[in-house]
Amino acid sequence: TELTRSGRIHDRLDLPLDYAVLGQQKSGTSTLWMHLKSHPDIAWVGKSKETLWFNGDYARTTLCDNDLEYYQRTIMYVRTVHNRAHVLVGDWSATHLSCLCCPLVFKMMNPKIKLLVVLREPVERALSRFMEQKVLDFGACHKEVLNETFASYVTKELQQLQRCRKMAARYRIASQLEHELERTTGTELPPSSPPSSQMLLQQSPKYGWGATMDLGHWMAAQCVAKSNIIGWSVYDVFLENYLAHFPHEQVQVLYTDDLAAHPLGVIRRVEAFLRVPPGNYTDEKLAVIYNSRGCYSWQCARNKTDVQWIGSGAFSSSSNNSGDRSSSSDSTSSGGTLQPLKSNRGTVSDEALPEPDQPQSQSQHIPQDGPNTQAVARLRNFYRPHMQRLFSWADQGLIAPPPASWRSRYESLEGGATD
Ligand SMILES: Nc1ncnc2c1ncn2[C@@H]1O[C@H](COP(=O)(O)OS(=O)(=O)O)[C@@H](OP(=O)(O)O)[C@H]1O
Repeated sequence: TELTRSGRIHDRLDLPLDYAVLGQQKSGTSTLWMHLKSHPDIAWVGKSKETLWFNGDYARTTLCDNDLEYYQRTIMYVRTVHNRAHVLVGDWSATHLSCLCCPLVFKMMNPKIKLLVVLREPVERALSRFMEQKVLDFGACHKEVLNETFASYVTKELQQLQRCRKMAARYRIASQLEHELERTTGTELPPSSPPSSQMLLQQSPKYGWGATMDLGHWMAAQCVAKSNIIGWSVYDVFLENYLAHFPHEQVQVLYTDDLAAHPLGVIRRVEAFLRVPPGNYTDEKLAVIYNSRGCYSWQCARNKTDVQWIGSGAFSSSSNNSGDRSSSSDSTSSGGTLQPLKSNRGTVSDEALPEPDQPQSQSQHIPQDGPNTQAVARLRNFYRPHMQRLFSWADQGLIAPPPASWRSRYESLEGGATD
């Protein structure tokens, strides 16, 4: 029996999940996990980093009704191994941010759950996933990108997204009502004036799956949820879904740029958010990056100075893509040997990945040519209105302020809305 931080006395091991790191995929969650798993009060469900329990990487249906008894037993097992009821147990599946039904899953599991999201510059994230899927022959999107250049893939995928969203727009509630009125009254209504983009920008997040989301918004959200490489960088849609279900105080947004520049600062923010005391991290450990390009495994370690950063900024300025990232600390794993949480969907796991600590060939290269520069410019235009919604939520105090460089890149109104 012990006194928990919330002041309740209990000796229960059958408590629900305390926190979830939702993703986004390719945003540095492996590095954050490797750092934080040394903290004595922080634990995670499953043997390795991700359970992929409610959503796999791509093109599979979500599994929001996946078996809970096994999941809860695994959490209980983690608490038993740690031998302390108050250890915080979290799920680190970077696929859950894009899982449309997952906010409800987590809310039903634990309405007080704490949610963490790591966001990376959207074009960089898309490039990173594209490059990874090119070389991982078991990757969920490998076949999709195998014979594509980045530029040809962007062209194809943006067309597909546009087509998908056009279809979805027919199903927005407003148009449904108008259609119904026209049908029943036999009169043609003047076209209603759509809300201005300024009005849309100032709106708080409101569309939540299973609650306030109408069919049209659901279909539009599926368009990006089904597009793992390009669509999963449309952060506002996924974040809105979570913010519609949870008070913003329960959602902590972090940024890869900050993790790169000030890893200890980001870790302290996570500790404060989870309400655990500060852990000990060494500068040496904090200078290690995991799961970077050519070193694809959640536990594959490289020193920061050896990482070839993918920077979309490289396409518009000089070809120096080492970035302006600086360093800073972590310690050893305290994970022990947890029982594996078996995934029933055959998604990527460390078992399927190359041996950790064995960087693979670094031969992938992104030519800084015209087509790639154009593809990056088109992607920025595509993401711009979505990024502006993030800025607006940051201005409303709902999420942490994004990096200044994102504002200068995406704040201007050039390019306009895409849907
Ligand atoms: N600290 C820090 N700063 C900047 N960037 C970082 C950092 N840590 C990881 N990374 C980059 O994030 C990419 C891996 O992300 P994830 O670990 O979330 O990938 S995964 O979703 O688990 O597959 C991977 O990107 P690419 O190198 O472009 O593949 C990592 O290099």
